Amino acid sequence: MDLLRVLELYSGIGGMHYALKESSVSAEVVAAVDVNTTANEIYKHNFTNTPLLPKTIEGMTLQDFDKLNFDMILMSPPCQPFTRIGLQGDVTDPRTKSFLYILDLLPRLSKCPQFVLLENVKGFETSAARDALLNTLRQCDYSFQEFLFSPTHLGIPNSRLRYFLIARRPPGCFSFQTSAEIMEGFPRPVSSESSDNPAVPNNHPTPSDSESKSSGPIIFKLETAQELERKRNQDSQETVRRLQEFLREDDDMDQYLLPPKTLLRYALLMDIVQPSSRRSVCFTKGYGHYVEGTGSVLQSCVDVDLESVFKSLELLSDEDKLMQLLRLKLRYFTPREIANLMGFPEDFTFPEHISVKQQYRVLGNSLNIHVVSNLIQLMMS
Ligand SMILES: C[S@@+](CC[C@H](N)C(=O)[O-])C[C@H]1O[C@@H](n2cnc3c(N)ncnc32)[C@H](O)[C@@H]1O
Repeated sequence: MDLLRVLELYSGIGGMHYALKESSVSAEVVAAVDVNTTANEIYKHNFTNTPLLPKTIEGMTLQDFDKLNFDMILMSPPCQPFTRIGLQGDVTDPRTKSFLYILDLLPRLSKCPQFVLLENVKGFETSAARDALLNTLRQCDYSFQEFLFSPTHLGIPNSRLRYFLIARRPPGCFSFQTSAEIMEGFPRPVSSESSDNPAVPNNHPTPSDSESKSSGPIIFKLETAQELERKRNQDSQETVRRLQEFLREDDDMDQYLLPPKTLLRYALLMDIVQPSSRRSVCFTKGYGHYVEGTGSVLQSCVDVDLESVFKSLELLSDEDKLMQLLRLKLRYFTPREIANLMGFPEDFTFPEHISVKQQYRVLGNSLNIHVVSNLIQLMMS
């Protein structure tokens, strides 16, 4: 059988390529396109034989695309125009330009690819860019399904709620009943459907991905009873694996310990987890640099009770505060540990000169490989 020809747009460090490999679909990436020099270096280091085009997507002509003669597009366009914390420039944001360019090209290709998979942030589903995407797909005769999905749905102790769309056009059709609703679980195959609701309830109970603060009296560490209860609930979900399965200590672990200045300034705002926890918050590109909202930190000294450290911390002098906090031995997750949580295989490595900060940055921009691999299989089954 001929290999399926895949075009990987916004390829970054190759999350889509790894997902394709994991899906076991007989395919080859005929071109990967990205403008980021660091990401491209890492991509090339791991996929030496894949043609990598270090250019902007809008710098490629219709003829360039036609020559690649691809059957599938895998893409994760820049998400800043759609994030809740961003300005939500949507289609007016210059970073959406290349995506709109792809939508303009798609109907004009001499051969429309049979499959399209897109990943973006939660928030994309309410954007004008998404409306433009659906219009183009309809115009080109695609069937499609949208999803909001987090690795926690697959039993992975990391929240990374993302929007996904899978699309396919004839010949062939999806093996499940599509729905106009955004699915939050995997659909069941058409043959085993027994109700009007095509989406299968998640195999794994889903710890909430909402990290939003709730109101109410603070119990400790600026957290309310409701927030503490939510975290305890997440930790009791036995179908979700424990973080310790993903931890991998480096030779030089001291570099990951949180420095005193950071501890004193941000201790109350950090999301702290233990190796036995079954949860962690989404790791973003600012991890290891900014503390608030960029990812969880790990309490490596587990004999110390977290609550006892935080209970009356505010009443202490800075010196005593620091003494208390240091007992927890709080550290950042290493890039390898984050890569493990995101499903990168053992053979994925960084070139030696790529700094830890750069590693966090590119990983924060990437995606969960197991989630995408499952969606590729679903799209093609
Ligand atoms: C969300 S990240 C995708 C990450 C990728 N899926 C991965 O696994 O690393 C978006 C990527 O798009 C690239 N990018 C942004 N605008 C681009 C453009 N106009 N042309 C080509 N690449 C672009 C960025 O450099 C970045 O690597």
